[in-house]
Amino acid sequence: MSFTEELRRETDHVFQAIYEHPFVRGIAAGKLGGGQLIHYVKQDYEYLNAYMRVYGIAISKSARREQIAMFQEQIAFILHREVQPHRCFCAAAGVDEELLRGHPLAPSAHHYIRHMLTVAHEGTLGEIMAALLPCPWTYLEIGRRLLDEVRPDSSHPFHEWILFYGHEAGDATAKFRAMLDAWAEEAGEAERGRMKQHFMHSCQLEYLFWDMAYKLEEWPVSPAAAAL
Ligand SMILES: Cc1ncc(CN)c(N)n1
Repeated sequence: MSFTEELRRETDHVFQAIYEHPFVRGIAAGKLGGGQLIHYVKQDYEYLNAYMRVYGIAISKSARREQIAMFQEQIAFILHREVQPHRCFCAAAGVDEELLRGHPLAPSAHHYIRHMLTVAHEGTLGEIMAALLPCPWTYLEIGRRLLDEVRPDSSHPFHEWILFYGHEAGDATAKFRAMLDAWAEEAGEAERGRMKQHFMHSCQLEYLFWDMAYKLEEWPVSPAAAAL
């Protein structure tokens, strides 16, 4: 069994919980509140900005050109392609996407971003890959399973979102997995242990991110209270 197969097997319960999360069920049913969609897009815009910064740090730790090229391609993918799923949610919520940029992070988005940045600054390239992999992998599985379960046509409000992740997250997942498996072959026991920890932590944070959007999570004490 490869290292990433092992990771996938040990986090199966988290992948399953994500698929059963009410936000993902809402995508399947085509029923989510406008506020939930807007909260998701506001937070995800900032999340993806941070994700690209982590790629930048990964590039600074890359010894080989193929690694640099892979990270650079993934940055281009986020900038030019991954705007589509946000547009799909914004269309369903009836809001202009540009109004959803530059908002403060909610606690769970903050937690997830800090986790990735800490690993990026302190870890090896293998550890960074392990912390990043649940992002494309969990969405690929959500997309593929929804394609199968819902078989959405163009009348489904989240048809484009499902198609996008069902098809387009496959490439990044396959490349990340190949790179991580190769890295794990060379890594020692202690580093493999840290890689596993980071992967599991990111899977849990993927769940929390959905939960944050579904529950419209905010900081417990409103920042506006300080101004009163
Ligand atoms: C939080 C989160 N995780 C994953 C993805 C898919 N790239 C995303 N857009 N946002």
